[in-house]
Amino acid sequence: MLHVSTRGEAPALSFSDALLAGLARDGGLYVPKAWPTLTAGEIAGFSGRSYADVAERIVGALADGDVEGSALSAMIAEAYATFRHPAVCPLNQIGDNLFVLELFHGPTLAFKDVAMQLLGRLMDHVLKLRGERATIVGATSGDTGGAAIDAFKGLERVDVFILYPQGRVSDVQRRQMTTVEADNVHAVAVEGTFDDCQNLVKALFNHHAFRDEIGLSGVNSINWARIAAQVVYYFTSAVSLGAPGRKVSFAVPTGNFGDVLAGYVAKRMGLPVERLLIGTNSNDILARTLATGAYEMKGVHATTSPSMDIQISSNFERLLFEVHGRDGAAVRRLMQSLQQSGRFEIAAEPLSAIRAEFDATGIDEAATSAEIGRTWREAGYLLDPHTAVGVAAARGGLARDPATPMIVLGTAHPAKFPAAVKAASGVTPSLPAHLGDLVEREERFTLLPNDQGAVEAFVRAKARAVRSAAA
Ligand SMILES: Cc1ncc(COP(=O)(O)O)c(C=O)c1O
Ligand SMILES: N[C@@H](CCOP(=O)(O)O)C(=O)O
Repeated sequence: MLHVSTRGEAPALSFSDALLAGLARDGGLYVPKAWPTLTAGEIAGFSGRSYADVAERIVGALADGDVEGSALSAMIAEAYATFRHPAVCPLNQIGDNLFVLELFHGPTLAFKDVAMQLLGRLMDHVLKLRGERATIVGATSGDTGGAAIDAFKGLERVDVFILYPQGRVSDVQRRQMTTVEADNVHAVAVEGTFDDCQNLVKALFNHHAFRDEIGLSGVNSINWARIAAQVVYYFTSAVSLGAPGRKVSFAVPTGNFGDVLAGYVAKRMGLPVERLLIGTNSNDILARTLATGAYEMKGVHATTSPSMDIQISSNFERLLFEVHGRDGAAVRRLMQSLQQSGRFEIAAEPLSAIRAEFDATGIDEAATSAEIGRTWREAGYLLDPHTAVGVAAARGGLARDPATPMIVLGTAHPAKFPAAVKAASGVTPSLPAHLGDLVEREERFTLLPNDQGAVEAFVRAKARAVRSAAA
């Protein structure tokens, strides 16, 4: 199956080509030309199957034969063997019809591991088959960077550069990026916000000469394969609560809109989902957009859920493409307006199509902290601040529809954010044993200005150094 760009002006690509391309050459994001669908019988058949089995079916349907079946099975088995829980992504009940889907049992304690452990293996596999190398440049507000570094460290065919906003990630998140000893990994602190880092990455992709020279690839959720891998846990969790015979709703702490978009994709593939709830922190651009129809940037605030301190919510573009009837020209107009004036307006029809599937709630800092305290007192369950945003949004959804089970995506382990968790609950969460000595490990990083030329010069120099050392 081919993949098309949301801006309609880039060549259509296979799954493997889209995997290596990252961002489309017209600045858009790749999506499959058509959504594969599963029958209710097939979905029911997932009951009692392992996470890896379901992943084989879902990722297999999305890759549509482009990755050889036995190789895909082996990569999936290896990727999910790195998780510390036998269920990979277990469900935990914390209230009446209220569940947390724990996505943080992977190596770096964040939901990013679920996709990234597979992405690393997929990219390595495709590059080996083609005899090619790639240079990955990614942006992180805290979790993507650590997960990517863990998944790609030591791979011979890939150099990885992760841009993070200096001083705006938690200590644990920073150390997970800066203490890994591998020559192909480079942690880069940027003097700016996450949006600046993400803009730099997109600018590098849009500089075609540079992109081709270094074989640029991406690991952010602009890369379609990231979303494809995240669709799986919507199926496993819904089926464990009775789908397809029973509908469920999902509440998703949201920043770059990748995780909640994966829920939308699951629904398009046939999973009976009632509502998708977007929970934002005080960087509430998506909640304002759903309320007013105007996507309007107002400046980013630092919060206790730093991974969601985002204003340019990249994957929203994929949803805009769908609700505009897959009209690339319409998406281009909206994105041009965003670039020129920091805002765009969604017309009545596409807006009502969005509202037909999604609700959105902004949860401020006080409510986030109150939710951590409440869930600890009432359920004896410790939430990280991002998941707490999701739980607080979920309670609103349950008040409107108490009969439908609500699954909150638990996106990070509380020990990644000990200060906020302790302040809210009085409990200091501890890191799992494999990260017990994280604070003693030596840090290595490079500080760069928020400047495309400086980043390109650094990447060019380091990527070449690694290549010539490997040659
Ligand atoms: C812990 C955590 N929760 C939620 C999010 C938001 O996810 P998304 O950017 O896919 O909306 C992120 C960052 O992506 C995160 O790291
Ligand atoms: N919250 C993310 C930001 C990047 O999002 P991505 O899903 O597009 O990689 C992070 O923690 O880095």
